[in-house]
Amino acid sequence: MQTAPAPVIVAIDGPSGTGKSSTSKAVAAELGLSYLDTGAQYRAITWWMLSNGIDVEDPAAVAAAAGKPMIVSGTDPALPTISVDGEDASGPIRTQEVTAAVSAVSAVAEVRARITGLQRSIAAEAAEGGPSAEGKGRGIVVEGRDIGSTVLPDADLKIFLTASPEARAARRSGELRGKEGADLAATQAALLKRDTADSSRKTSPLKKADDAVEVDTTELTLEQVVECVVTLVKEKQLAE
Ligand SMILES: Nc1ncnc2c1ncn2[C@@H]1O[C@H](COP(=O)(O)OP(=O)(O)OP(=O)(O)O)[C@@H](O)[C@H]1O
Ligand SMILES: Nc1ccn([C@H]2C[C@H](O)[C@@H](COP(=O)(O)O)O2)c(=O)n1
Repeated sequence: MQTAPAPVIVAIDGPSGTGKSSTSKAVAAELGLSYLDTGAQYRAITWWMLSNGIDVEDPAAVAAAAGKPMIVSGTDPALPTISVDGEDASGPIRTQEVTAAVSAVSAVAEVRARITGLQRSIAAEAAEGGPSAEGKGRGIVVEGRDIGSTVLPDADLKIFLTASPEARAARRSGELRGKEGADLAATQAALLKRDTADSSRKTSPLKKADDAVEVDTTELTLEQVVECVVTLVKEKQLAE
């Protein structure tokens, strides 16, 4: 009789626009795993700060408010959700205003401690088949900037996605076409600025874990990246 593979925890990190969300969702859907977008959680707390008149450039004010909003993430890769104090935040967290403020908010140690705790409990539930685990105990794909290096250092598989700034800007501009922020040069400058802020902060910066597998997606289609990651997960499961 065939036994079900042991739950697997996959960490996918990398700079903006390298394909973390698209890849993670597709891998989780194909393997029947849960999916967690940790960037959405940092965006959600940033949106709450902006909506509640907190000065996001004042780390002490952000730190004092970090424990207040209740953030809930739905982990079904077919329909990931994010709410703040019971309100659907999936639209507002993608505005330019939130994108411009999220690096400052996510650099505050109290914010990171709060969100990291949330991420660890969601990952543990997904691996144990707890009540909120849509992946029914098979495991989870968690994507972000510091998942392999800090949040889940014991993840079964760590992937670090990269791509050239030009490829990343072209992907983002294609997404934003006709909307505010669609200019290619401006898009590239904005994402490099965010990468610099995210990799240079003191607490838990954007970083490749020593034991992560680096995948340069510049010349790869999304389907090729997904196939590569799915193969790596299956190899891990077979080796267990
Ligand atoms: N290998 C690829 N080839 C071409 N386009 C891609 C590839 N991977 C992702 N994309 C596209 O690039 C855009 C950005 O992808 P995605 O949102 O998954 O990146 P991300 O790393 O999660 O970004 P961020 O960190 O800013 O949230 C999307 O429009 C997506 O469809
Ligand atoms: N693990 C994470 C995930 C995200 N962030 C911060 C830094 C990003 O600029 C921002 C938004 O993430 P995105 O939606 O672009 O993936 O959130 C982080 O610090 N740590």
